[in-house]
Amino acid sequence: MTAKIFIDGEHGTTGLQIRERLAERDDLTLLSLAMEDRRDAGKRASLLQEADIAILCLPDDAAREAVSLAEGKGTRFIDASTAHRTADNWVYGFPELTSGQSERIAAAERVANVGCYATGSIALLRPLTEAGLLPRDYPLTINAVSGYSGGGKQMIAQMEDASREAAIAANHFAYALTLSHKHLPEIMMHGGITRKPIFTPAVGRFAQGMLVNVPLHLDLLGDDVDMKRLHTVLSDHYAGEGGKVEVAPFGEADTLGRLDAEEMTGTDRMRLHVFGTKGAGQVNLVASLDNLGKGASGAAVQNLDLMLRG
Ligand SMILES: NC(=O)C1=CN([C@@H]2O[C@H](COP(=O)(O)OP(=O)(O)OC[C@H]3O[C@@H](n4cnc5c(N)ncnc54)[C@H](OP(=O)(O)O)[C@@H]3O)[C@@H](O)[C@H]2O)C=CC1
Ligand SMILES: CC(=O)N[C@@H](CCC(=O)OP(=O)(O)O)C(=O)O
Repeated sequence: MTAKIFIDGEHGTTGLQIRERLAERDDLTLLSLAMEDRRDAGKRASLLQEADIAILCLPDDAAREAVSLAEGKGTRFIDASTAHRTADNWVYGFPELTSGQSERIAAAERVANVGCYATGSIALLRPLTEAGLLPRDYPLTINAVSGYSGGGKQMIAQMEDASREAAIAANHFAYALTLSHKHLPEIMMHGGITRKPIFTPAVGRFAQGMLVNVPLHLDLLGDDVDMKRLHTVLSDHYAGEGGKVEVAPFGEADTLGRLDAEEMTGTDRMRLHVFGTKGAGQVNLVASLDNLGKGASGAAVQNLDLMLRG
């Protein structure tokens, strides 16, 4: 028997990309609603209850509603929204997070998919806090740029259709200027840090791709922590089989010159870089990913595959 999957929000940006990734699979039956029925709570409830696994690609409130619509029916969930990422009874959907996380996802009833910026930030921070190299109260800054699809259907239209009243003309703009962003709670909780980072995201005029920068002063880390050690800890953490995170070779900064924010676009993988000059006392850790790949839809499919196995 094939597993029944319902993507609630299948006509949106994230949902559509998940549907495309699952379209050719013969181990799944995709339950589907017509575009015009996408907000019909009765029809959604019926498919949410019928599904073995429901993948929620909805705004936070609609994601919470979807869970309640299938209450007591045994449906397992993957929620791509922010609604449950720090909730006690949800497993955080980052298989490479720490030892045993893949197994926890595989066995879970409810999995919260990771936020796109959070994926890059936590991938860089968690191995270092876990290894005791990065003090949990380090005064972090996180600087990032995302492709505009990160803002969903609305921002895609604003960036691509200049005739709209709310069209965005800028080629690159900073936002979250009040220094509050919905990903900060999950970054702190799952990154293992206690001091709220100063997070400065931006959007560029490209559809998909993302760079997340975490610059560090080495003299604020432990005595014997240098660039090479940070690289080794990250490489060891992601060396396991089956993960979607890779660490670029040490010293790549010497030859690279520039890093393209679309480096990983079209993939479901994430690449981590350790940049700096040997002996200079500063490093810049950078995560490079597709906001809709490892940052959303690719990650949801990775979690789905684990849950189907569990
Ligand atoms: N875009 C990205 O890079 C990422 C997005 N996410 C998260 O995934 C979720 C979906 O985002 P995204 O795909 O970008 O958003 P979109 O706006 O592109 O798609 C959302 C979809 O949900 C539908 N929807 C909205 N409200 C309801 C409702 N009450 N009941 C049923 N359907 C509804 C929308 O329909 P309608 O067309 O009528 O509005 C639309 O089809 C969000 O929580 C987002 O934060 C997570 C990681 C990355
Ligand atoms: C460019 C842009 O607007 N990005 C979105 C985050 C997109 C995303 O992935 O958010 P979730 O994973 O939490 O749903 C934002 O900053 O709110």
